Amino acid sequence: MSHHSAVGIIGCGNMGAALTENLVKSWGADRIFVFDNDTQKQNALERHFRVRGVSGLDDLVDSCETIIIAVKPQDIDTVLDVLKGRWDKLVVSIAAGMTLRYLSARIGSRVPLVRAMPNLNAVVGASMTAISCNGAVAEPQKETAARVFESVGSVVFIKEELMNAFTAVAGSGPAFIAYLMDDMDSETVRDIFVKEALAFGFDPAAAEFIVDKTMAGTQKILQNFDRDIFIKRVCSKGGTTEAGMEAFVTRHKTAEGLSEAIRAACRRAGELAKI
Ligand SMILES: NC(=O)C1=CN([C@@H]2O[C@H](COP(=O)(O)OP(=O)(O)OC[C@H]3O[C@@H](n4cnc5c(N)ncnc54)[C@H](OP(=O)(O)O)[C@@H]3O)[C@@H](O)[C@H]2O)C=CC1
Ligand SMILES: O=C(O)[C@@H]1CCC=N1
Repeated sequence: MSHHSAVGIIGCGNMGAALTENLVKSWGADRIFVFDNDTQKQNALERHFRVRGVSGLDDLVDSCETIIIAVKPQDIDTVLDVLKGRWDKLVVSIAAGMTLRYLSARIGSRVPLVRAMPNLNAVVGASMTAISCNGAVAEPQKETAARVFESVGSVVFIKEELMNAFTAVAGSGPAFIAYLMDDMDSETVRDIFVKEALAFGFDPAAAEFIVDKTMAGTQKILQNFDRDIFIKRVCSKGGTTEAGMEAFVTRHKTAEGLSEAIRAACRRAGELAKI
């Protein structure tokens, strides 16, 4: 029997599946519950990783102490409705752009709420994840959130105002790194990412840590993963990475193109907050 509390993952798409695939190793399959509207995606995770499937959102919420929302920002409201007033739970949203303020307003400010941004390198235990919490999150719950994401890689706590920037650099960043891998040397790529992270307001130590972990994780996953499929999976439909990748269409694989990709991804995160 695992000593971990039960974690429920809502949404078994690119990121929900990536989290499940590696979290299962340290957390224990019997403590992970999954739900997706698309039963095929949910069933695939149940089959491959022996995690527990449930038949609806209410079932998942009742079965778990910690609930990770891994649906697209555009789909989040239905999920938030089920979590309204559930101050007995720890709610973790990984949706790009969705602010603690918005989420708290929908589910109630007393509900312990974490905004987190992992990346797809979680599949190989090499995610770089940032975490921000609302005022209702108690110290042990912060530790739980950190342990969940430490199970799939590295974790930093950041101020929420840096979350959209983090999303561009570390959430979408793996797609940009993969896209440029064969055409730009990695020192140049690193320098541009660090420069943009500093411009967003990260201090130098944090900027370098986040960029180095993101680059190392992407290099690790690409050893055994098709590059184009990987890029596609980082690109959530209508999300920050898609917006960033568009920059390369006009600016091509240049330093200027990468800077603009990172900035466009950050801008898109800001737009998603208003959907
Ligand atoms: N992809 C990535 O690298 C990263 C993504 N994220 C964030 O993770 C979230 C998910 O992104 P991603 O995995 O790419 O998206 P996907 O579309 O691949 O996965 C989301 C899944 O959630 C399902 N879904 C939609 N509504 C519900 C609902 N009410 N209940 C249960 N399941 C539902 C979707 O089904 P259907 O397709 O039928 O709508 C889909 O299977 C986004 O908010 C994104 O910002 C964060 C970090 C990195
Ligand atoms: O493209 C997106 O919107 C998500 C968030 C970060 C990576 N993928």
